[in-house]
Amino acid sequence: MNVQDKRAIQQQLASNAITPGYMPGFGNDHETEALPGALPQGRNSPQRCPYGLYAEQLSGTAFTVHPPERTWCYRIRPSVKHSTRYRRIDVPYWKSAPLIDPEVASLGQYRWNPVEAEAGAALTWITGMRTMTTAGDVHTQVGMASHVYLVTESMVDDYFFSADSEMLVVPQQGRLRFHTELGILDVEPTEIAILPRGLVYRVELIEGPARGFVCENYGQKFELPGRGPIGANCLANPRDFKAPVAAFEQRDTPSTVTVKWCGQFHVTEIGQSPLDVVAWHGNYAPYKYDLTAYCPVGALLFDHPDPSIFTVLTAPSGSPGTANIDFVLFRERWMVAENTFRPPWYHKNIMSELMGNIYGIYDAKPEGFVPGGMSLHNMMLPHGPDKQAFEGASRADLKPGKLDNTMSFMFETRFPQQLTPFAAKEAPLQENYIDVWSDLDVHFDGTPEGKW
Ligand SMILES: O=C(O)Cc1cc(O)ccc1O
Ligand SMILES: [Fe+2]
Repeated sequence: MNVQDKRAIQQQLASNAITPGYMPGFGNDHETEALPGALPQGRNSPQRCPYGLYAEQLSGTAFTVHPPERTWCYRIRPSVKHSTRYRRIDVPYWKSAPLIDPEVASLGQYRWNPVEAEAGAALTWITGMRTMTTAGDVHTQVGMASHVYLVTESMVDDYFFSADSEMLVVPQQGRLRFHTELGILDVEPTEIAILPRGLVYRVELIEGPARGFVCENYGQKFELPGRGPIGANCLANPRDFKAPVAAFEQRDTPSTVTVKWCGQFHVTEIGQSPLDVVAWHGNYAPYKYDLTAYCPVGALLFDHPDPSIFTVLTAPSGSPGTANIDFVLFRERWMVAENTFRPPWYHKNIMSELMGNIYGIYDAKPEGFVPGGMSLHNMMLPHGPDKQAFEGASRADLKPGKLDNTMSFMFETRFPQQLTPFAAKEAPLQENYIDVWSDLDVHFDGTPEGKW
């Protein structure tokens, strides 16, 4: 080993002040090592791995799926050494499907003000998770849950993984650092993070309090949508997705790992940090993406296309074209359509639409759908612009105009979304939300022009 390599090792072992590094590309086969030469070359399982590391495969798809998604980890101890017997624990606000509470009506148009942490509450990524809706069935790996997270405290010597789900994280306030087995991801508002099923991590609060939204995907992984006639570019481009470089913790302190498994939570005590992967290669990894890199494509002459045109990521359901979840982004863009009602039209949708506001004003709801707030328009329930949006857009001078300072999103699923008791009874529900449509005027007066 040369002097430079030795120095690199010492630096890695000593470094606590971390600047995360990233590798570009969606779904790429990455390879990365935190210590030089830690990654075996030419084979996955040499008789003895460099540095005396253990080789371990993390499979994110069945072995026989094509193309398979898996990552080879080279770690100080194998994961199995990280687990003693599991003990069930209660995490009362983190719910899973199926959850149908007879006292909760999920049929309805719903809107919430931002969920806030109680003053002085100490909330971690686990205890601060507030489930709003669940859909499908976690046991059969279909459907999803939507959550708001409220984080006021870092996880210290506590780690977590979800065997149930891939987690799509959409920050709205504050900054979080995800220390994962495969490296470190820093995320803040306008960015998203995706944490694959089975990956161990802890969440550190960098700037708080932190709030955001999570889509917990029980089904097949998120992928980039086919762009069809749009061609090879625009929407979310693969190179803008970033996976972390390897980074490991060597810390022999009593720690816990909490596991979400079939909707239940279990904890196990261990004597060290489980984030001890020194090198890895593969295509099953966490990643982040900056939503401001999203290149919207839209109507250049007239009419308002379906919002599928704004899909960032889609999680297939097995029925082609009908997603388990579409993650859809409504961001800044120019509106140029002529003789067109430019905001979303009135509609009923077989898919269920859960929306959240990251910042700014959403064109269909100029008031009431505020940053940090959410709305739910469930399967086949009519909705559309409120009175102010309808009247304004019906009379607007249709010069090209920019929708500026706006970023909202939608978790759209083929499954009806059931409200949790928290969403129905504790979260700041806007009781009179449906009144936004109640005084829409009748413009019909029997004449072709109508009455305005
Ligand atoms: O309901 C919503 O605001 C989301 C939405 C936006 C749009 O442009 C078209 C359809 C749709 O459901
Ligand atoms: Fe809609």
